[in-house]
Amino acid sequence: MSRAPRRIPLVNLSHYRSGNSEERARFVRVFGEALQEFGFVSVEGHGIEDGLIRRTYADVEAFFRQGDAVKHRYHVPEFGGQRGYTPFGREHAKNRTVGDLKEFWHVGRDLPEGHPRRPSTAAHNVWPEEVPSFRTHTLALFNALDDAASVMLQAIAEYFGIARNTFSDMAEDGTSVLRVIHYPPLKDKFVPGAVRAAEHEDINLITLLCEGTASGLEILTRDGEWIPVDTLRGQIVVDSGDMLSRITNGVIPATTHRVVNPPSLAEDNTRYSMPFFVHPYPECVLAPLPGTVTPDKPGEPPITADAFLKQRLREIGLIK
Ligand SMILES: O=C(O)CCC(=O)C(=O)O
Ligand SMILES: [Fe+2]
Repeated sequence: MSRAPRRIPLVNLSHYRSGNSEERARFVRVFGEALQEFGFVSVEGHGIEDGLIRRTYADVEAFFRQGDAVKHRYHVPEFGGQRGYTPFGREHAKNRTVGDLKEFWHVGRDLPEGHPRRPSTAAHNVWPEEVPSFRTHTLALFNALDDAASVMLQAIAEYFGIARNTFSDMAEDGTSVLRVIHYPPLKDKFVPGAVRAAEHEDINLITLLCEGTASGLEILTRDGEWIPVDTLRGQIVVDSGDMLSRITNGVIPATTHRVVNPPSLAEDNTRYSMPFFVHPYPECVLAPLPGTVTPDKPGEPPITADAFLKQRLREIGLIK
């Protein structure tokens, strides 16, 4: 029996952005097939400046180095973890009760009051005064990832042969969030039975993962085998989430992934990563694309992105 390759495909986004029609068509095919087969794909030529990623990581590290008393000042429980700081061990994967061995911070999109796509929740960004450049850098990275994501969503729509703006319109002014994660050394922090990020599927349309600062990310292939995914410098790892899977009636899967603990708990092995979760606007209806529906596979009933998100945030312990 043939086994799936142990490496996810690599594509170059500049071939889609500025290539000739042949290069664009090839990108659409390889990118779409990679998502369909693995739910994961590596992307280079994404246009996100390396220096911006470095500057953001420097600020993220400076923030997480602060003591718990400082960090907890930025935890706002009524924002349901959608903005600011979420303490160590708070989030757990769906169907698990033990929290993940991580702490994180969310930067979101703050739309002006009265904007038709503004969510009904009052959550808004908060900023750590201890790291003055955190705001500028994380917002610049948010915007750069948002632009790249929009282009990738256009390529996915082309793969399905539908209007190119179908998915990018859903994400325009959507509730996307940049999550900056700190996985501390496990010497003093280890909780038996817990892992850095327990196996899960992402909730959203697609996720763009800037390279992590250490290994540990793994995906579950269709053959039921866990394979490591390296997020190399200059590459962004893209994966598809449950919302895209729902809209494509399972054609593009939301692949299970996890972040494993380092081999030795004694070493000083910190890890940072920065996933950007691309979400639709709250009232966007998630319904299966007509071309993917068959009598045996009618698809899931339509649901708004907001209702779907709230259901999942409850399941992972971020809202009650
Ligand atoms: O830290 C990573 O590399 C992945 C994190 C992740 O899968 C998530 O936060 O959903
Ligand atoms: Fe994830």
